Amino acid sequence: MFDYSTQQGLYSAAQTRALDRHAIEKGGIAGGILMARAAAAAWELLLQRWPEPRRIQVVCGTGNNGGDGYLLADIAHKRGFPVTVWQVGDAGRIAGDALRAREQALANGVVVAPFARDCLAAEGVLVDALLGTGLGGEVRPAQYEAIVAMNAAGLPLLALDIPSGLCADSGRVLGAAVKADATATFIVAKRGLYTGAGPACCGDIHLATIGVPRASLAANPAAVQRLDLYSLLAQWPARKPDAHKGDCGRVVVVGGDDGMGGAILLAAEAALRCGAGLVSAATRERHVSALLARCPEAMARGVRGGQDLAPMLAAVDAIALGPGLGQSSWSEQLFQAACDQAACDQAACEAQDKTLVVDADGLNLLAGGAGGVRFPRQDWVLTPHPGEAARLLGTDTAAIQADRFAAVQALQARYGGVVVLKGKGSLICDGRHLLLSDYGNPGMASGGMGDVLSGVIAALLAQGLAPLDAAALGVCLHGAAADSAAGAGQRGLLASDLLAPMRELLG
Ligand SMILES: NC(=O)C1=CN([C@@H]2O[C@H](COP(=O)(O)OP(=O)(O)OC[C@H]3O[C@@H](n4cnc5c(N)ncnc54)[C@H](OP(=O)(O)O)[C@@H]3O)[C@@H](O)[C@H]2O)[C@@H](O)CC1
Ligand SMILES: [K+]
Repeated sequence: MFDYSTQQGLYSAAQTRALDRHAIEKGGIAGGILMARAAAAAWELLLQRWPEPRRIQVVCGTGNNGGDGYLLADIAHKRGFPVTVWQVGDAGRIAGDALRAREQALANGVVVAPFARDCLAAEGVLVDALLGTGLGGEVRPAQYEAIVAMNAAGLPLLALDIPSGLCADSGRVLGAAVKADATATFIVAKRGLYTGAGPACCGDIHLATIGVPRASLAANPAAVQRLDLYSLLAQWPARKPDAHKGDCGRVVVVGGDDGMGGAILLAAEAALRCGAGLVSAATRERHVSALLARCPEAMARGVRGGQDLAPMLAAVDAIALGPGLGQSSWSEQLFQAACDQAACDQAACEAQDKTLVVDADGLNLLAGGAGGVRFPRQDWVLTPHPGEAARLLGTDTAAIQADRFAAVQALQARYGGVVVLKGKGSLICDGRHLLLSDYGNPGMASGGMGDVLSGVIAALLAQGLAPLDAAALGVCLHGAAADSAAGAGQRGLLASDLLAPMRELLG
């Protein structure tokens, strides 16, 4: 198994509060000092990004996020920039460090005025210090109005800690959220910044750790890890010099019903390009010649049903089940035969005997109860997108996207194995680890991307990686290859464009 403890930790709001408390109570750093450091770090980022702002407008709430804003305004004012603080909410509610920050700014001559409709001037840089990790529930009308106004101002926008209105835990928009160009997040990265609506709201994310003691971090370990492709690759030993194809694993890709021959081809080619020793495709007879013409390194066989498939699965390491599989009776037979053939028990799975990667119509058949396949089981990697995840959990896509972390955990608890919830900020869960990959881009919204991912994960499984590692590395590799290929443009990016960069990344 890879060691995930070195990956960047992502924190919930409650964990962040616990960390703050630890730093203040045990680390001896006063809350006001942390706030001053947060403001200084954000100011530095603002100047790096927008070196000559003609004006700075800071929209402050009544909590400590607002306190960060007051101190940033104070710094900007001292440096001679024209600054206005727009106060949202009743200033009488401001207390503690935030109140001291406000008093300091006022004493130094910062202009502070109540936020009002149309108050924002159309120049300079806007700083969002309205709501941070203390946001609870849907935003109230006054804050909603301020968020809408900030987004409508058309100004460069820097969010402090988290774009206001974004849920730090889930990445869900709580009614309305600021759409920032950049976010300066403090102490630790919050998990909601990297999945769901988070990336679209945050712009570029900059983490300022503001000197929180290591002991505070050690005492509050993160429950989610953000994956770094290169550190995973560094943990995967190089091939031995005398490797032969039998050492590199056998993959069978199963699918390609009528009209979907391309899906099975893409999965087979991806498995070959990611290093599987031998790849076979079990598909409709009519797709065989086209598949072999495009990819002669694959073996392809026409199968009429489960009885033809079973012998092909006898001596394989990984089965990618689902690319273009369809939902016909032929599809159901193949689905059942593959599920029956894979080793079902925990011990065999740990010995990496045979693992299934179930995607697309494989997941739809599973959700529909096809073949009476029983679960939970440990020998599969399920790779649903939010729509498939909704079918698997008997809910709708909006409910999945509202809390992707909860959704991936619920899927894993119900179905077992490893679950990959695809989408912006893909999540990977095996019941013990919760991992996030934020590689990838909107160019991936095109047909065939999922088929390629199935082939990639199957190839990594066949080469001996544990299911969690194969899923984690596969998802990162797939997204990073898409980022590399999108250098030529996101629109028109094809799934097959990922094959060459994936191979280069694998080295
Ligand atoms: N602690 C530290 O050491 C450090 C903390 N730091 C900073 O503090 C931030 C956390 O501060 P926090 O905990 O004060 O919460 P915060 O995000 O300002 O929100 C509270 C405000 O929101 C309001 N509000 C709540 N729900 C609402 C809703 N649904 N709709 C509308 N309003 C709602 C709530 O109003 P109330 O309900 O009280 O009327 C209250 O006014 C953190 O993100 C970071 O920026 C840094 O300086 C580093 C050191
Ligand atoms: K904010």
